[in-house]
Amino acid sequence: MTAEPQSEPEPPLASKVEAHAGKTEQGHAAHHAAHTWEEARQAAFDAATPIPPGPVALRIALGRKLDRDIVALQDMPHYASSAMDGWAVNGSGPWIPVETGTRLAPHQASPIATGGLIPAGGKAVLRTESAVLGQDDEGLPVLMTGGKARPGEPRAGEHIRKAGEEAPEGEVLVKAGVELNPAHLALAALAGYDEVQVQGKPVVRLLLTGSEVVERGTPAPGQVRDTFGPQLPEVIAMLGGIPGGQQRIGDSYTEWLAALEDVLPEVPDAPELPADVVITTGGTGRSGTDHLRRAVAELGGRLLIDGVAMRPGHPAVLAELPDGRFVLGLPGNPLAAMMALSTVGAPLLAALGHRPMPGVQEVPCGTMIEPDPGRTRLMPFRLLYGMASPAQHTGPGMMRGLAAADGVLVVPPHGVQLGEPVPAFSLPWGQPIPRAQDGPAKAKPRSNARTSQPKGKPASNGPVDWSALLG
Ligand SMILES: Nc1nc2c(c(=O)[nH]1)N[C@H]1C(S)=C(S)[C@@H](COP(=O)(O)OP(=O)(O)OC[C@H]3O[C@@H](n4cnc5c(N)ncnc54)[C@H](O)[C@@H]3O)O[C@H]1N2
Ligand code: MOO
Repeated sequence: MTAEPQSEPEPPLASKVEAHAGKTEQGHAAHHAAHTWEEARQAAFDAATPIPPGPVALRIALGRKLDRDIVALQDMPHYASSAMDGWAVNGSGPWIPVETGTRLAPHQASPIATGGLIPAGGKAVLRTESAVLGQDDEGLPVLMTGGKARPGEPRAGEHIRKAGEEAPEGEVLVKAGVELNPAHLALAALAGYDEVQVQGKPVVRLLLTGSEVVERGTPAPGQVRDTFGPQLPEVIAMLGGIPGGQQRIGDSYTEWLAALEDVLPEVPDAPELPADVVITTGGTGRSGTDHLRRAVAELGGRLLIDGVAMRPGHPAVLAELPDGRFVLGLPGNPLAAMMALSTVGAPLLAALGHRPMPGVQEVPCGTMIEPDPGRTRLMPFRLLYGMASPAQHTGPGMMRGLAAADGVLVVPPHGVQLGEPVPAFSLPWGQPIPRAQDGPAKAKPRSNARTSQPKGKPASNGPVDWSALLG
């Protein structure tokens, strides 16, 4: 853990990074230059090769793109069954009841339940409510139609679900290329599949570090409640990854090294799936307890990104280990970590998962933002009347601003003028940012200038009252 600096630390100026393998701050010459925000996104996207298709258990196939047709492995249903509780019968009544499962000769019947296998010789099913069990002249049991039976009931084949009526063997049920929904998975199960062949998707293992981090209760001074455990697995899933379990360690180098060496993901129904990405939290600083770079170097890994000229989140690290796993080092500060995840993690997971680079679009800025030479600022914002206003409570260690945000502004180093379009991205859990032309003013032509003006809305180019956004 690093101490919180008194004032905001100065990140290095933006310039191309030289990817340097095996160099750490501890004991090695420091050569460190940050990627710009745009370069970092592109570098993370370019670093990854899409994961090839493979078989996965149905339980983890939801939302995945099918790579091989799902076909009926046998007739569906694969045997003729009863659609009603009642009697399987052969020929016309009255019938002599025989035991379930025996071959039915003409004028014999046997009890059957809905879904039950039609016995050999069974030609129709007589519903319970259409059947009367009586006795013949000799006192032997005999089955007859009666009760609610319609005339002629049962017709030949009545209430029998024929084999193959949903699909004959070999018929294509779901075509390759389809994104699997829950009903597709049920259909695959119905067809007898345990696994389906789907496009690759990255398995992401979490390594949460910091001996001051506690998982329960109100933290004591010097302790901090873990903000990553409750959100990262879900956010990873939203970004197209498969959460592969999490491990917590303290601040010792040996713990770091062991955890990065031996990371066994825990994916339900897929114990053999290796991790494609390990996301670490904390330890990206350059103090004695910040071990990420040293552990990566000792494992023979290569730093692809070592700092991004942005705020917050500038110490973000992306590395590749010799076994092909990526290590994404998020700073310990909660908001900084989420901004680093959005900048580096989202493009990396998109590329590994066959998806395009996450989009950035423009939104008109509702305030003037001063220049901050050399670094991009990522500012959670709220939308009011189609304009973005930076949220409050967005210190690197805070979550309140992000929790209330509609998206994140990507403020360029030269700042933004009031009303100027500024790049922005939406949150993995949020609504897409409305496009400027989708705004109410353009989508709905005004019929009456007075009624279309919301109460308290400022005049078009006057000062804006953003008080509604506070908090
Ligand atoms: N001398 C300098 N100190 C710091 C610098 C710097 O440039 N020079 N950069 C600051 C910035 S910016 C960041 S971001 C952090 C990066 O810190 P680390 O990645 O090394 O993380 P830690 O030191 O372990 O923790 C930082 C902070 O985050 C809290 N934390 C850690 N894990 C969690 C968690 N699971 N839930 C909530 N909060 C967590 C931790 O307690 C610390 O307060 O370094 C600055 N320092
Ligand atoms: O501001 Mo640090 O970059 O807290 O991320």
